[in-house]
Amino acid sequence: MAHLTTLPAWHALHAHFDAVRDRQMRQLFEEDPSRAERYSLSVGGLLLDYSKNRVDDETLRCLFALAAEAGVPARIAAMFAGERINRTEDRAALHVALRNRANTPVLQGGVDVMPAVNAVLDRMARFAHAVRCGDWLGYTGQPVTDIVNIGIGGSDLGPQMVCKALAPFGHPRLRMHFVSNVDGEQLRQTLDRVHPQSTLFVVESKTFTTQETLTNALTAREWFVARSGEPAAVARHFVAVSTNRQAVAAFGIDPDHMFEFWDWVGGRFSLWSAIGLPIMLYLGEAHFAALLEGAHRMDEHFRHAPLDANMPVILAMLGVWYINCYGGGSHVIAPYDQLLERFPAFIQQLDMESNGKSVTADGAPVGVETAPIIWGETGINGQHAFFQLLHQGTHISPIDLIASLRTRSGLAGHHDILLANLLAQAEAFMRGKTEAEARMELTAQGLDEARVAALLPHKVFGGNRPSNLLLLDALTPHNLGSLVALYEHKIFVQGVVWGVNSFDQWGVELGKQLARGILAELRGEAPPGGHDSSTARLIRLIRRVRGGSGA
Ligand SMILES: O=P(O)(O)OC[C@H]1O[C@](O)(CO)[C@@H](O)[C@@H]1O
Repeated sequence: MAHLTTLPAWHALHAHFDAVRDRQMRQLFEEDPSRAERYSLSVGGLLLDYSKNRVDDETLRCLFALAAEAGVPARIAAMFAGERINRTEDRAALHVALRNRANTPVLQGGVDVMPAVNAVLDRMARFAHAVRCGDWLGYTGQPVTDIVNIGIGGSDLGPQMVCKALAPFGHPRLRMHFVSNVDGEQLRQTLDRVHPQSTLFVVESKTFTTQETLTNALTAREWFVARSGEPAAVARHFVAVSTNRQAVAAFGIDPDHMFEFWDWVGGRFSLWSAIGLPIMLYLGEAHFAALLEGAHRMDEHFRHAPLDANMPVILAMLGVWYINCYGGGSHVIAPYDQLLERFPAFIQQLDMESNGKSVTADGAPVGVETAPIIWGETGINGQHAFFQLLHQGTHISPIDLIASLRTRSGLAGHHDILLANLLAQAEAFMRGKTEAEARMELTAQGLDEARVAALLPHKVFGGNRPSNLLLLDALTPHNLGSLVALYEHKIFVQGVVWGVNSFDQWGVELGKQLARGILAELRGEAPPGGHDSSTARLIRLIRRVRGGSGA
């Protein structure tokens, strides 16, 4: 594939950018009364309004031409066809097969994966049903009341985000807990809240080699055996989700109590697989199926819609516009929905672990900016914390404002306030406040001219700050499935444009490798060596304070 910067569409885009970079969105809205209608799109229960971006028809034409020249349609087809597009790991990226509700064959090495996908879904459903209806009993004959998920990264963030988002659909007897941090504080606090006789531990790890997860799982098992006095009961209280059957058996969980998935499912794309077991336990089979169906709805749209009417492609190319033309290296995720509290953290891993790369899939320097820094918080809390920077700071940071049109809280008055704030922020980001408008306001307050002049620079809002509005009919399993798939595909498209492999994550390895050596040194099992003077000094300090015991 030709390097991005050699493509004619790349040059056309930058030539266009030079001509329009200072265009004001206010003016674009004034010039075109149909702008909001033309720059909006619905897929199932999701509406995207992208009219408050610094783009016009020509910008979009240039962006879609770039997507076409970068080979986006062919790469979409390759992903759905199960080609080994994750080249550095020599694997397919087939999370779309996990929610292929049409059940059409998806081939891997000549074998259709769908029978295996469906078989695992069936096993998950049988197990979830037994736990939910109280047939699955603990060692004293009690039904499960607490489920503790032990996993990290993709084996934590997806299930946790979905369980929190869809809590109104959760089983009333089940309390969900998520332990990811190897800091013993999180596990200790969780174990303090649960009882061994009615707790089910779900140990989730694609590789089953992740130090944090295995450490937490071992400690949980020790706690369980010490409290219950029933080592044999581990089988009824611990299940595993992994691709690594041998490691699960070596850990001491019966492979009969393991739910499997496959190396062609990336960790951050895995909530649709058996990694979604906590979701199915909490929400039940039908809601889990609706989640998959919502994702499948977005998959079908992504696969078949033309580039210029394709929601993930539109979001991706708007991102490329800001990152590669305006140099905006940050992107905010702001859900106006308490239930989506963990959504920014989930998208952070999805995006930054996928596209935080500086070489192309061929190993050549990528030469352009890639993944933005993803950050965020529930929108309404963000307003009272960091929105100051978004409105008047020196960075340009596009923001996705996400909300549901209907609430389940039963407090409609609260929801009105939430939505009013959402719309107000989007309008404020776009319009800003001119000097003339600010002057008029200050004068109307009866301030003298000296005070007006002193305050004026602080009261002006430059505006012209981009936002996307994503509105869900309601936060249902189906719509959440569509929303997550939307971001997965957006990120994939950006990866294709930049020429990076969105499905590997070699950048996490160096720290893990060094930590193994340092751990042995901290515990006094190996002499400190080969470090820079700062690291060596700190190892000595920690050993001195803790007596070199690791205690
Ligand atoms: O599911 P596993 O194998 O324990 O990995 C957990 C997470 O760790 C990572 O490999 C990063 O270290 C993520 O990609 C992954 O989601």
